Amino acid sequence: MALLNLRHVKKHFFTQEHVVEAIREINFQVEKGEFVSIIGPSGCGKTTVLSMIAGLTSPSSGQIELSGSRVTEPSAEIGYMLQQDYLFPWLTIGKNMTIGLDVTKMKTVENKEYALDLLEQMGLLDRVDDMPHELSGGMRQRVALVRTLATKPSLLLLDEPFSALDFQTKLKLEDLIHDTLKAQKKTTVLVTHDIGEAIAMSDRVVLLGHRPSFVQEIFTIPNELRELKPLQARNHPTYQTWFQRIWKELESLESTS
Ligand SMILES: Nc1ncnc2c1ncn2[C@@H]1O[C@H](COP(=O)(O)OP(=O)(O)OP(=O)(O)O)[C@@H](O)[C@H]1O
Repeated sequence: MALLNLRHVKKHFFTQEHVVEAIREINFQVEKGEFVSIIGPSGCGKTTVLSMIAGLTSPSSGQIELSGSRVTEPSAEIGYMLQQDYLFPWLTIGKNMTIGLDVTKMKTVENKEYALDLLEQMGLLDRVDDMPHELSGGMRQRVALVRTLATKPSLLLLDEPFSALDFQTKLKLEDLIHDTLKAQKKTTVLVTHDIGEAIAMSDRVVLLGHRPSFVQEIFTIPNELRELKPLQARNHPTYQTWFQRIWKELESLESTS
């Protein structure tokens, strides 16, 4: 059984004047341990899909299931990380990283040690007593990831987590996060505008059509790229072929919108 299952998911937004049909119908599954990216034209509904998976907003119809149970509200089972780090400026890195453990009443000695281990993996153990403003954007995103993983969610949702960073920091972070998530066999869904990032980090890439969106195509990334770190994958000859293929598909969607 797939860990995550989206079946006949539709979404309308009701504003005071009109109804916006955001998602016509979406069906896809994510297997345990898989890394799946969602890409598509601007405004096609990528964030809406992620918010529904997170239980922050409900589908108008259809079902989203995690481990066979219907997702109806946010839970510690699902970690959600955004473009902005949302670290609390008045709390130290150590306090920020365990805030999820506090809120979910999971702050055991073992879980605190696990969070510290993660912080060490992110190369930031010596910054545990620093305040967020003392860290760079890339460091802050690493802390945000530690905070998200600290509650040991079975599913990790990433919404453009690297898009506010400079290109070099983004590439380094892609490698670090890819390695961390692979080592933990963490099931992940990433929303990104960056086709290259999707190819370099994912097992599969879901391409959504323009609003009201639907699954246009699902690409399975070949093993020769999946076995590599994202930066190495970006330099592999096969990468360019896949980039062109997905780019053309996205271009054809943009031209019909
Ligand atoms: N709360 C809301 N009320 C009304 N319309 C909404 C609401 N949230 C999203 N929409 C509309 O639904 C569509 C999908 O929005 P969404 O943010 O999910 O797209 P996206 O693919 O993530 O966009 P982008 O690529 O620009 O980040 C857009 O047309 C948006 O205007």
